[in-house]
Amino acid sequence: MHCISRPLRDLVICPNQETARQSYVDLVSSLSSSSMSSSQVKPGADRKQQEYENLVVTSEDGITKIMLNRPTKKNAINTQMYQEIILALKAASKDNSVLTVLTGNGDYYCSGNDLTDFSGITAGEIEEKVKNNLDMLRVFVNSFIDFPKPLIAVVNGPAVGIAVTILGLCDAVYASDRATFHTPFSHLGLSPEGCSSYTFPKIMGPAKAIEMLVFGKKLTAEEACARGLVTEVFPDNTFQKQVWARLKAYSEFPANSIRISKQVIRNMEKEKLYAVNAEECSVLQERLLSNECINAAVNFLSRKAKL
Ligand SMILES: CCCCC/C=C/CC(=O)SCCNC(=O)CCNC(=O)[C@H](O)C(C)(C)COP(=O)(O)OP(=O)(O)OC[C@H]1O[C@@H](n2cnc3c(N)ncnc32)[C@H](O)[C@@H]1OP(=O)(O)O
Repeated sequence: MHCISRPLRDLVICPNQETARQSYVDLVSSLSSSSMSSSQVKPGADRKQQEYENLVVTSEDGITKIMLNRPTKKNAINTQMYQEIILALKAASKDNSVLTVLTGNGDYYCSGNDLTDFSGITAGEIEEKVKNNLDMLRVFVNSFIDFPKPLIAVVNGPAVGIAVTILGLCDAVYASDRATFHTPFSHLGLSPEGCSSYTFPKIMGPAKAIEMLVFGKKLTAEEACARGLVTEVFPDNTFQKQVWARLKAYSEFPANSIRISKQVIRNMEKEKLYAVNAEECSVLQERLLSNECINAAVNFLSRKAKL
């Protein structure tokens, strides 16, 4: 037999209008209290977070903030930081927060992949190291594709390489007017990653995407906003205040509705994005072993070149 809850049953069969109204109120409040326990947070109730070596992760007022924390290296992402971001996203996907924010500590948002990652290994070890790193990169990018609630980038300063491409998988990008957006892949003998070979042409059209991803044009925050990569630009001196006030207001929206709406918009593309990610990683694996890329890394390490 089909079973309906008592308030709903009363609502359906009750002849008395007053009782029906009361039953409706009971039903709504029983639903809202169960959704509160699974996906909303009481302000200030969820500050404790796991310790990471390269990240500072905090949760407050329904927002989990994942802050890249290698400011003396311009927040370059090394192997350990990739793994920590994967873990932090996994934890944030299950916590009580409504929104998750990625940002950087210091004057940079992030200078991209750590170019010293391949130093100190022998020629015999390089192929295996590259393969392992690319397996990790695929998991890293998939954790953005799979992230179930709104993921917002608060771009506090310049962003380079993978820190830029991954923005195409974020749900909103707020940038300081001091931020710049640079994907110097050809300069480094590399190729696009983070699903940017698919998301960037969709966001800005193929010609503008190629200007960034192939010819390495560095964009100002205003230019990135005009191309649709950035949602909104704020003056640097009021950036933090304005953005966090905005996010706090958004975090008060009904959590389930926000999460479900994000999923309705994003889920349709998931299979395509997994395939794009796998293809980009396979191409990048070859690129990382190329002389063009090895020479660029050697030049950076020997201080002969920076961007
Ligand atoms: C996981 C598998 C592989 C995935 C491969 C994907 C790659 C995609 C990418 O991300 S490509 C982009 C790579 N990034 C760069 O090319 C940036 C390199 N850095 C620079 O050009 C400059 O450092 C700068 C323009 C970002 C900043 O210049 P500035 O003069 O302001 O500061 P410094 O150069 O003195 O930097 C301070 C210290 O930070 C170190 N550092 C900066 N970026 C990186 C980096 N990407 N990797 C490693 N280290 C970086 C820099 O070396 C300085 O360190 P030091 O004080 O010890 O000398």
